[in-house]
Amino acid sequence: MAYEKELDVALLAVQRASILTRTVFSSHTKGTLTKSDSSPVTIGDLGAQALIIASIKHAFPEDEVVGEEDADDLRKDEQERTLVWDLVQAARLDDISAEDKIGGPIKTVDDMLTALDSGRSNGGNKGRVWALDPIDGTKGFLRGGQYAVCLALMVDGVPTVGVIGCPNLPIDDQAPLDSSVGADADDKEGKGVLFGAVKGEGATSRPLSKGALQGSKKISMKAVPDVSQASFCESVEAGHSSHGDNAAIASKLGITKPSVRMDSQAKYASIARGAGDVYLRLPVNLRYEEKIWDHAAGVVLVQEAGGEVSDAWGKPLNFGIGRTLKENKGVVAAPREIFPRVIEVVKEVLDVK
Ligand SMILES: Nc1ncnc2c1ncn2[C@@H]1O[C@H](COP(=O)(O)O)[C@@H](OP(=O)(O)O)[C@H]1O
Ligand SMILES: [Mg+2]
Ligand SMILES: [Mg+2]
Ligand SMILES: [Mg+2]
Repeated sequence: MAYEKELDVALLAVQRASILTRTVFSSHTKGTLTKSDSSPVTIGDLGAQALIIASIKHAFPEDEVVGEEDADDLRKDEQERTLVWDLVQAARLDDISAEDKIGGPIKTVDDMLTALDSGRSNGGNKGRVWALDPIDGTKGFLRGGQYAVCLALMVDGVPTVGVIGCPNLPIDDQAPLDSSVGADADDKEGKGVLFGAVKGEGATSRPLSKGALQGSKKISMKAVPDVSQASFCESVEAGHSSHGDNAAIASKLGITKPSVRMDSQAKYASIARGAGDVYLRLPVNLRYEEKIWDHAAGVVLVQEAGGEVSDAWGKPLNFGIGRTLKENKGVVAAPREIFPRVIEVVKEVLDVK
C-alpha cells in the first residue's frame, strides 16, 4: 500500500496525543489562554501539537509541518509550561514497539518547545507538508462537545494521507447522528474513534486505543437515493458557519430533518462513515480565510469514502498556497452522486443574497 509508513505513524501519533487530550478533557485544569485572534487555546492543544510534531520529526525528519499552535505562550509562562510538560511526559502508548515507531517520550522541556515551534511552515505546493490541528473544535472541547485531533500529509499541495481522532464519537459507525452526539459529549465507554485514509486506498475507522493499532474497518458514505432524506451537519458556533444559509439550502433540497450541530472535523468523519450525509459550512464573513489544518484530513477521509468536497461556489479547495485556503470561501461536502445537486442549491441561495 502507498504511504503505509506515513499512515501508521500518523495514526499512532494521533492516538498518543489523544491520550493527552482525554486527560485534559476530563480535568478541571485546562489552562485556557486567549490567542491574538481572541480564540481559545488550552494545555491540551499545546501538548498534543508538541507530541505529534515530535512523532513526525522522528519518522520523517525532512518533512515540514503547518501546525496551528506555537511555543510563544509557553516560553513566557512558566506555570503553563510546567502543566504541559507534565502532560506530555505522562502520555505514552502502552505498546513499546508502537511508542518506538513515534520516537518514544520527548526527552526535555527544550525538546518539547522546539517540537511545538516546528509547525511554522508556510506550506505551498512543493514536496511533503503535514497539516496539523492538535485540537480542532477547542470551543467544543471546553464546552463538553465534540473535538478532533487532526493530521494530514499533503504532497505537492494535495491532501494525501488523513487521520482524525475523535475521542467523543461513538465507536459504532452506524450510530444514528442526532443532536445528542454533538452536545453534552463525553469519552466514556463505547466512545473514541480513530479514522484514517490514504488517497486512492480507501478510508477506515477503528477504536481509539492506548496501544498498538488494531481492528480497522473500511468505511464509506451512505447512498442517498432521495436527497430530501439526507441529514446534514454544521458547526455549533454560529460565527464559524451561517446557520441561516445552511437552513435555507436544506429547505430548498426538501430536507425537513433538523441539522446536527457538532464541533470539529468530527463532521467530516461522521459523513465519511455514513452516520450523516452532508456537511455545510457557508461563510459568515467573506473576509475569513479557512485554515488548511481545519480541512485537510477531513477532505481525504470524505474523498476516500466516496464523497466530494469543494468550496461554496463548487471550486476545488486549494491547499497548496499557504496556511489558509485564501482562494476559497466556505466548504460543502457530500456523497458523489448528490454533490452536483447540493452545489446547485448552494449557489442559488448565495446568488439571491
Ligand atoms: N469566523 C470563522 N469562520 C470559520 N471558521 C472559523 C472562524 N473562526 C474560527 N474558525 C475555525 O473554526 C474551527 C472550528 O470549526 P467548527 O466550528 O467546525 O468546530 C476552529 O478550529 P480550532 O478549534 O482548531 O481553533 C477555527 O480554526
Ligand atoms: Mg481547527
Ligand atoms: Mg485547533
Ligand atoms: Mg484554534
